[in-house]
Amino acid sequence: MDQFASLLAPGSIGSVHTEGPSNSLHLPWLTTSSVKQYTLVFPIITGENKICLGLKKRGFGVGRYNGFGGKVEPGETVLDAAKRELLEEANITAIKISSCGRMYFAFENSPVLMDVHVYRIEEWEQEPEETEEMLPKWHSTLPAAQAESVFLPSIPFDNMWPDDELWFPLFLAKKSFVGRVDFNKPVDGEKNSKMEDGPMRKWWFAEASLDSMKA
Ligand SMILES: Nc1[nH]c(=O)nc2c1ncn2[C@H]1C[C@H](O)[C@@H](COP(=O)(O)OP(=O)(O)OP(=O)(O)O)O1
Repeated sequence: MDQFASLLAPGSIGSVHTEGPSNSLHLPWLTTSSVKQYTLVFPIITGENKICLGLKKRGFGVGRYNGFGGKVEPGETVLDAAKRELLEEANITAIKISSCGRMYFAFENSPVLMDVHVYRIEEWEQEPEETEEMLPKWHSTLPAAQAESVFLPSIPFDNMWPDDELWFPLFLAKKSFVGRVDFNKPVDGEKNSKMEDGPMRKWWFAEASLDSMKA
């Protein structure tokens, strides 16, 4: 039995923001046998409508823009892992950091459910710097036409994980959110394809209090 069954039903937590695609709602969620904790942190300057995204230079999700984060190490709290990864990947030290989302990702043919804790930071020390793993770049949270006027690129959803476009509206509106995305394996015949290249099989995201998610 999937020990994460309570997360399988959209609407079990909070009010559903999006679920889909409509032609796959009947498909079962993927079954997983273990869960691994991850962090994902986004530096944001709210008053200036700016967000720092990092271009992943290696490993899982290479070539995509994302927040900064990674696996929680044994013996570490999730918050400590979030701060450590931020320092390792962007060379900044978090001062004001807050929890804002929890997302679960499953991949066809992988037994592991990724449990990703999402944070925003609004105060930090040092400026984001390129590291071995990430190339940080500031983006505007405004729509493209307005972003141009402040000489920043808008959020590059075409060059991010496909699910980001689904939950970013909640994240940018400072609403806490919970959700799950299952990915099918990559389409047959694609050369050198990796697990993370597969298309989204089904998903849901809800606006929800993270207190209901303490685990
Ligand atoms: N579908 C998805 N959408 C998204 O926005 N972020 C995702 C995602 N799937 C995974 N992530 C994030 C979570 C986490 O921050 C990161 C994956 O972590 P990594 O594999 O880079 O971990 P580590 O930095 O610990 O890895 P190594 O140092 O290479 O072992 O990708």
